Amino acid sequence: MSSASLLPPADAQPPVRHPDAPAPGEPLGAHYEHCFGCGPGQPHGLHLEARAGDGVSLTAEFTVQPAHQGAPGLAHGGVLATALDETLGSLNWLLRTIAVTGRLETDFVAPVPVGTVLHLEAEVTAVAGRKIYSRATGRIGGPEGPVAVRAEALFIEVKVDHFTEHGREQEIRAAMSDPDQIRRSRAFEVNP
Ligand SMILES: CCCCCCCCCCCCCCCC(=O)SCCNC(=O)CCNC(=O)[C@H](O)C(C)(C)COP(=O)(O)OP(=O)(O)OC[C@H]1O[C@@H](n2cnc3c(N)ncnc32)[C@H](O)[C@@H]1OP(=O)(O)O
Repeated sequence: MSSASLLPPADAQPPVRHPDAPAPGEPLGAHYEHCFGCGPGQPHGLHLEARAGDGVSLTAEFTVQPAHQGAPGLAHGGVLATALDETLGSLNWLLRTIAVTGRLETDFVAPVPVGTVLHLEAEVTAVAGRKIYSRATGRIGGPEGPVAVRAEALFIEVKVDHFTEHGREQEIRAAMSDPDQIRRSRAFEVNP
């Protein structure tokens, strides 16, 4: 059961898919090359690949690697929470909103062995001002397999200043001089 702060308030609205959001089935790509969740430039990262779904929903896959172990042969719970966080965060592409995780509540339902493909699906359930409510599940053994993990989250919309003010200067400078990063950031309607 989720905590009270993850229940949308009475004046919350259904989410609205942005007209320029990627079409259902289209890959979303990485939002930042060095992101631990989705970046291709992170050797031990999750390399999570998400595709747009209908409405404000998506699917994603993540293959558990030996570098992601907690117990022998089993995925670390924090890594599984990262996969859920990344999947939920990717939903904001479909809203064209920049947002960060404020709260993430995770249920670990079944152990996930190394080598497993975690099939994730996520949707935004409601939006109230800057607050975006969402939920996700991760299944094993196939997209219709048993649920191994699930999460509910609250993301908070932020301005690009959130990153430029708080991020370490060398990475911010590199990101701002990388045309690919600028292109990806524009997908969020960010003008760094
Ligand atoms: C060159 C650069 C390119 C950049 C290109 C960017 C690309 C896009 C990258 C995206 C990346 C995603 C990656 C994966 C997702 C992460 O992992 S994001 C990283 C993890 N998250 C963080 O680091 C966030 C850290 N926290 C914070 O910075 C601040 O607490 C926050 C979340 C921005 C909120 O602070 P704030 O803006 O001052 O907002 P605040 O007024 O406190 O709260 C607003 C509302 O939210 C509620 N709220 C806030 N926090 C919570 C909470 N924890 N629980 C419950 N309610 C809460 C408040 O109660 C308030 O509610 P109302 O009063 O409006 O009803």
